Amino acid sequence: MRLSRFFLPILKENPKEAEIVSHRLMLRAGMMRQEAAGIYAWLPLGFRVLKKIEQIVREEQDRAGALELLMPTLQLADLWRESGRYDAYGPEMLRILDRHKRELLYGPTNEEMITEIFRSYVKSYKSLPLNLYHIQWKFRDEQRPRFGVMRGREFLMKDAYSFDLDEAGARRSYNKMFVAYLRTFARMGLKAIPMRAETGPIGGDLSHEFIVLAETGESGVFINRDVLDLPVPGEDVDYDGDLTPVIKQWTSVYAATEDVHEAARFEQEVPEAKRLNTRGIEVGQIFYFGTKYSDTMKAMVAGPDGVDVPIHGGSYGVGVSRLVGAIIEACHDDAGIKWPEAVAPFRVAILNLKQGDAAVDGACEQLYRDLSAKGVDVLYDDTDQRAGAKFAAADLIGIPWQILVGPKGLADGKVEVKRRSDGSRDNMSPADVVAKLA
Ligand SMILES: Nc1ncnc2c1ncn2[C@@H]1O[C@H](COS(=O)(=O)NC(=O)[C@@H](N)CS)[C@@H](O)[C@H]1O
Repeated sequence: MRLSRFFLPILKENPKEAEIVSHRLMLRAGMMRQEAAGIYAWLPLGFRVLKKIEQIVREEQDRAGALELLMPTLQLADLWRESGRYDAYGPEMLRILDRHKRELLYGPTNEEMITEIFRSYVKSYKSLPLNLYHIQWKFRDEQRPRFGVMRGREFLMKDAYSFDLDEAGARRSYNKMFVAYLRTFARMGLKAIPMRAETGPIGGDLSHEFIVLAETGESGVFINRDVLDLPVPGEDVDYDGDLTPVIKQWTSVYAATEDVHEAARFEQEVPEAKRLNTRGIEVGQIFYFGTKYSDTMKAMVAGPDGVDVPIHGGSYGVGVSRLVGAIIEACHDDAGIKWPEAVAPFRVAILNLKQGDAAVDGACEQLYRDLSAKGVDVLYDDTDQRAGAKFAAADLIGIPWQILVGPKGLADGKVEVKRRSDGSRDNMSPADVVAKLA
């Protein structure tokens, strides 16, 4: 992509409404624009990151055996009356009347709808286990939307729903999602810690929140630091095997959100030097809620003995749009964002430090062609800004690799390669750069 032809409205100043660094940097880096309280337009740079995060989530859901579909954002109010959540959900629910005065709502979550889909087709335990998921926009009329995409009103969520014959089966489904979440967040360069949590409006009695440690996080957390060094299962993990050893390993080290924290146990179990009380960002939450929805909505299957029983369910959410902010909170410095390569909007930025100089222009065009030909996502800053402005922009938007092309270096057949994450620099020939980064 040539920057001269891209759409990247970088802001010079820090927007005053931004209270936390991710909100500030997303606005300054031209990644998004607020259209209404808690409602954002995703501009090209931000949208590229959102899609990369979405794709990692999708790949790990698929690896765990979940099946992707897409449910609508609008739902019938009557569906929620069946489960009894229509009134219980409260003012966070955006209720809508259509032209025929039919009562609809903008879905804050989809337990009711997926249960309706399931019960319409599945009648036998032989079709189980089943895990259906989608990646869809949600609306929650948060009383105080804030911190940019961290607490939005319209936000992108991956929500998966599992169906099993009994609790034992549902726990196996739960464990698969637990492992899939460990892998998902690790692939984004995050340490997301699974913590016991309250179940709230979703219901049930078993839930874990996956929390990324960050000073600006809304959740207070108490952990044994050892949990930060536990191994994440590899991509060869056997989802049809016994996952309980992994679950046990990750749940036997103390990690709890403040609303389920047990101070006495914490002091007793965790050596002083390993105790960490900080804050964190909830990037995902998983729930086992048994027959909460299948009872009220009559989602039954015939068991092995032929008798109809309500299925045991669970739901599993990831805050896809929240993750864009969470990753910035975890990966930034004073100059701007430091994208982990797996989610970066572009992998390489080529900075032409003397636009109009034939040798420099030529070398940049050649690098742009060679890297693009090898499938590398390149942003070529071919604008006529001063070099200093180009350095600042590249650092702000956080592209992992910068290739600085200037007349002096070129005279020696060299260009400078800067790694954004640690600031390290290296001089090498353009050919070596292509070999290194392709
Ligand atoms: N207002 C919000 N803005 C941005 N992300 C949010 C918001 N509310 C929730 N999320 C994200 O969505 C994830 C799942 O939301 S949830 O309420 O915990 N779970 C559910 O809704 C379940 N139905 C999961 S299928 C959260 O872990 C969080 O990362």
